[in-house]
Amino acid sequence: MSSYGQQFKIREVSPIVQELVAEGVQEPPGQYVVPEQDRPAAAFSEMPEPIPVVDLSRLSADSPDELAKLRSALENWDLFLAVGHGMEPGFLAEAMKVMREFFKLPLEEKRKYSNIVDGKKMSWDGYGNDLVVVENQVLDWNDRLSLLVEPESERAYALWPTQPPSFRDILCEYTVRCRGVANLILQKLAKLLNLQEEYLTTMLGEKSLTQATINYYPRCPKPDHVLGLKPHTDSSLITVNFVDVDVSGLQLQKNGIWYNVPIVANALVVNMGDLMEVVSNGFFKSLMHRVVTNAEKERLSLVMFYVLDPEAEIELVPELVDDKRPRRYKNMKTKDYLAKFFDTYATGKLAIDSMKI
Ligand SMILES: O=C(O)CCC(=O)C(=O)O
Ligand SMILES: [Fe+2]
Repeated sequence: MSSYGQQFKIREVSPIVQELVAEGVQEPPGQYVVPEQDRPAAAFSEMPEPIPVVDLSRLSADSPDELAKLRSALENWDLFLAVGHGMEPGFLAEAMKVMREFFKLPLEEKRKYSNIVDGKKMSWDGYGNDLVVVENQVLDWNDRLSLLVEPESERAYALWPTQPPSFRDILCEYTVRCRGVANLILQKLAKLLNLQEEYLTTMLGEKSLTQATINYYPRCPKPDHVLGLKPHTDSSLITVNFVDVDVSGLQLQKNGIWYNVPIVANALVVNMGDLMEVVSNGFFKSLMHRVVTNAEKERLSLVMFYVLDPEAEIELVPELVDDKRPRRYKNMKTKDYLAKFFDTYATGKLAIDSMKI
């Protein structure tokens, strides 16, 4: 088995949340109920200042103001909103429509693409939901379809839906266009680190893994008792997320406070992941975030995780280590980190903590 198709042992297969909702549950089943102190209702606050919206077309033309905005966004929030990315609103709306149609298919159809292998293991790729790894795990109110899109040679097409018919084409097009966006962002991040512009794009080479995940959060009759996704950081260098225009849900944590990430129409939400924190020796921080649900509307997000080559070591940039700023993270192979991520996510712990020196 190639290291791209990693599989992980699971305890049990959790129910598809969309089915629970279709059956008309009024109370989320116990497995989904978050302990009182971690519930979302007590939490969210107004942002003390807006999150910078960075215009990528200006960034690409080397605007110093735009670069300063990017720097400030990452220093304060570990995330920014990106406009001027060149993907037309019509294209993005079409992509979301097609992705949403997949979730509207009958369960038997979607199950053809299940991420469960032999009832005991789960692969990153495929349709399913939260992975049950430990006893008494609190489950996410979320179903998802996750597919490796790069390297192209590693795609498991058997798990790519054939319905709706335009699914494949649109995901392929989104992959190419989003890769262009990611490369531009990585060039400018390298600049902020005083590295050559191509440093990070070279690091994210041909063998690097890109995972597309379409998250589907059904309505929840008791949104204050569950989480769409529990608090986590991403197992990526960077994550590029396109969210529903009219349903909020993504929240970020800063200094112990949860804030709603605002929605800006047709903007991409870009955040730093664990691998970027490690590679940059902590100059950039991996974003702590979670997703809340609501009683009225389902929500969809289309997320691209830019990960490194699974077989390669996660290489901390030597130029970012010196006497004043010693090395903060241990060496680890990307695939070992990913295996760790899988286990720790389920328990609400952070994989990156095990790499800190
Ligand atoms: O749904 C969202 O907006 C965020 C999704 C997310 O954090 C993830 O898939 O890791
Ligand atoms: Fe995430």
